Amino acid sequence: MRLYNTMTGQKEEFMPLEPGKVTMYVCGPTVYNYFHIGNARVFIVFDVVRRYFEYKGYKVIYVQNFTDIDDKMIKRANEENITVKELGDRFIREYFEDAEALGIKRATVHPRATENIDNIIEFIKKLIDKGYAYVVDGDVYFDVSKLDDYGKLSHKNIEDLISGARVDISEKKDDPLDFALWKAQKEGEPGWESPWGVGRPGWHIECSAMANRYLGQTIDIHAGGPDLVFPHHENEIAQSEAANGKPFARYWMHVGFLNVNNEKMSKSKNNFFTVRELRQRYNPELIRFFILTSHYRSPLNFSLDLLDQAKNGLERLHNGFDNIKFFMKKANKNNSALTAEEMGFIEKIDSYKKKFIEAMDDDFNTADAIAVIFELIRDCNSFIGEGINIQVVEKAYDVLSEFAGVLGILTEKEELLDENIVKLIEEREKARAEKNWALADKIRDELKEKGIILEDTPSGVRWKRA
Ligand SMILES: Nc1ncnc2c1ncn2[C@@H]1O[C@H](COP(=O)(O)OP(=O)(O)OP(=O)(O)O)[C@@H](O)[C@H]1O
Ligand SMILES: [Zn+2]
Repeated sequence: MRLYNTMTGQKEEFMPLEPGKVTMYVCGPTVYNYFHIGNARVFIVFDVVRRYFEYKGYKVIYVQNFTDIDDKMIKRANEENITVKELGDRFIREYFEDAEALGIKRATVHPRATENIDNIIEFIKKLIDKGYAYVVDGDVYFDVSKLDDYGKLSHKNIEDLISGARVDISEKKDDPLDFALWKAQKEGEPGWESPWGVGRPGWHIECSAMANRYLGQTIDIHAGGPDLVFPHHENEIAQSEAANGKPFARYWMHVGFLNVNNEKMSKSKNNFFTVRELRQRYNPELIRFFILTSHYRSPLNFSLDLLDQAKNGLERLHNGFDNIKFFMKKANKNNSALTAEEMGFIEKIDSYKKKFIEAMDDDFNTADAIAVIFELIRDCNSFIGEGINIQVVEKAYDVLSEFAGVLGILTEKEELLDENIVKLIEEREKARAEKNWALADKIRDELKEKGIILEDTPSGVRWKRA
């Protein structure tokens, strides 16, 4: 398997620290609002990365944090007249509701910053003890000048960074590049006891401390959105490598921006669609499918029109898959030998499986993987029909189910067609064979009422859901 590593700027062969096991840390949402579809891109893409590793037989330990204390949290809680904790509790609940609808599996651990304060304080102490951090009036800052490889992830050089850095006048740091590990409490802010007085953690330190706690000093994959490369991930590397003296993450993965009119979708620009509001008009599976139809590192333009345009494709996949399920019931089960064509078709299915795996092995190319599913469905639609050997249909069904499981799509209709409906379809076909058109039509109408639409094709009857 090869994946693109932001650190080296190249696709590299994936080699986990421990054979058979993958440790992953993904920077999760700041829980002051519903998440938007730009944020969703991160959660969906790395959910697929995780599913694919699992499909390949790896044991994956997946950590996605909740940032539940920062300026935005405090501001919103004050506006709503609730505590920061209440705000966090609420939007963590909302996160899980939307994530579940999008088919995003729960992480192995979803740690909250505020539930790791002791662990964060320990981490900061270690940095101070080792001379990488200093205290000023209850704030603690990381001393970037102590590192000679700062900027290595974002490929920035220190001089450029210094000239570009802006310093907030409330900060008392020695150097513009230094960043806060601990912030002394201000009026109207929540705070926790620490050796430096009451305060709260900075943003970057929470991820270093939680990755360390749940995954160890060196992790396999660290991931997030593109805006996190600098400064967030750069600072995480500084903290973790200074504290532990070991490489922090072996691979850094970043999704491309999800844009609206070529501009980053962002809460601050007010050009965002939350998943919650999109769910009122669209099936969440369509959102997931839309995101996965492009390569995760490419910029992806979003509009409602584009989402609408993706509908047809997803529907085609559903109908194709449903037909295969239908023919599982109708296939030839008398254990007869496969015909030469049937054997050929089984080989073809295997070749599609190979192509799917090749696409996913090549830096998780879900766009190509989905194209393979379209080809497979198209071929199945024309090959699989009445009287085909059950082994062929089962093979198609199994391979498609594997693909669907990796991408987390086509899963909501997993149940096979209701027995009653299958019976009705069979009765109608019998009626047609006996030229009893009145009965055949009556059954067709009855099925329509149940939401099943029949279509008579040369290779037999097909059905789809209305
Ligand atoms: N438009 C976008 N495209 C891709 N990823 C994004 C986009 N916006 C945010 N992300 C990512 O979503 C994840 C969740 O981050 P978080 O909740 O902190 O959002 P955020 O960066 O505050 O969003 P916003 O910029 O809208 O305020 C992060 O990994 C972040 O990089
Ligand atoms: Zn982080």
